[in-house]
Amino acid sequence: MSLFEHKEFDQHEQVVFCHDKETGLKAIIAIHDTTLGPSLGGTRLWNYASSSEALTDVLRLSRGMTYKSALAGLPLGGGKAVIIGDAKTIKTPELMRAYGRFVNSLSGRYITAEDVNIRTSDIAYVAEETSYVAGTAEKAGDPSPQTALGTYLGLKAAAKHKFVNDNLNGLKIAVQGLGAVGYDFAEYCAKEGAELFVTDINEEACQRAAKELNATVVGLDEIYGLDVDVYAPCALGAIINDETLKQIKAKIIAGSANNQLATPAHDKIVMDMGILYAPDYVINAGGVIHVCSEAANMSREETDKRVRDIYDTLDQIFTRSAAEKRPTGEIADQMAREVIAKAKAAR
Ligand SMILES: NC(=O)c1ccc[n+]([C@@H]2O[C@H](COP(=O)([O-])OP(=O)(O)OC[C@H]3O[C@@H](n4cnc5c(N)ncnc54)[C@H](O)[C@@H]3O)[C@@H](O)[C@H]2O)c1
Repeated sequence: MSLFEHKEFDQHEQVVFCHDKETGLKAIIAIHDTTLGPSLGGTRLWNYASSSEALTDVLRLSRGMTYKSALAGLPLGGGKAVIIGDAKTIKTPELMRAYGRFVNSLSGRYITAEDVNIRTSDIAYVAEETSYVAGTAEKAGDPSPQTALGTYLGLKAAAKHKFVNDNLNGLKIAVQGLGAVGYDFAEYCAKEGAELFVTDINEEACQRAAKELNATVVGLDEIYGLDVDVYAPCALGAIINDETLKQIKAKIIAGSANNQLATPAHDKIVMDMGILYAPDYVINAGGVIHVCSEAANMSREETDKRVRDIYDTLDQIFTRSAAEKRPTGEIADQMAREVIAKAKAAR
């Protein structure tokens, strides 16, 4: 397994392979870039088929965190960690504490938080061994409300570019996923007069949206092909793919889900179809901004401002994408690299 030649290596500053014999912990911590501040990113627990698969994932995700924090204007770099194993069997307090000791050994170059299969209760064991944790239940708490607000504001920026203005009144919006983020996002849109079409595997959430938000509930696979203005993916990743794009009629794709593009090539395919795509890591940055408020001691006012800035950042991305005729995701990545380069030059 090569590292420096790895296709996702992309100038990572540090990659740490962690092994603890007693607990069976196998983890990789990847620190992509600390130009803007200490690296921050969640820890994912996943049953990877091989350690190379885990390495590919952690490298890709940590670079993503560098770009996300840079465009969110945060004093943070990008990092991520993966623990390899089956969440049902390997997760013990001892394993999480052993992992916490590895995080601590990096002396703050990497700050961890929750991610897939790692809950605040698991992070509490990590926090027994290190102070380099964020997003704990006692401090910042649930980031979802800020993610929902940022996603709503991001959609308004997209509406400004694609339609007459940024008012959502009268727009038809298909919301996929009514969880912690999706429901609040749908509520913001409904309050502004949008007509909602919703789906979720959780029937109760659908019924609640029908009752409280006057939403029309549709089937799980029906959500893509609706004759709507906006498709808002707030559940699954890789949802912008060849199959869904055959069905999507919406002119805007703007939602909170992570890793929406099935492949990087779908960025351009979407643009060529005349659909305006709000890059996922820009529109859903409310969560990391919220977590940063804890890690970087940001005031409430500053945190709120950064979430509201998501509108302006997307506005710039859409303007530049139209002027340069380049996909929005590509523009976002470039803008993030420019933020870092500027900070490096100012050192
Ligand atoms: N919570 C945050 O602050 C945050 C921040 C950034 C990104 N995100 C991303 O936003 C998305 C939603 O996050 P969340 O915190 O609301 O998660 P959540 O688990 O609370 O909600 C996800 C919802 O999607 C539903 N769902 C699952 N499979 C579905 C399917 N096939 N079709 C329709 N609905 C389905 C679930 O039933 C659930 O209601 C995720 O992709 C997450 O990674 C969340």
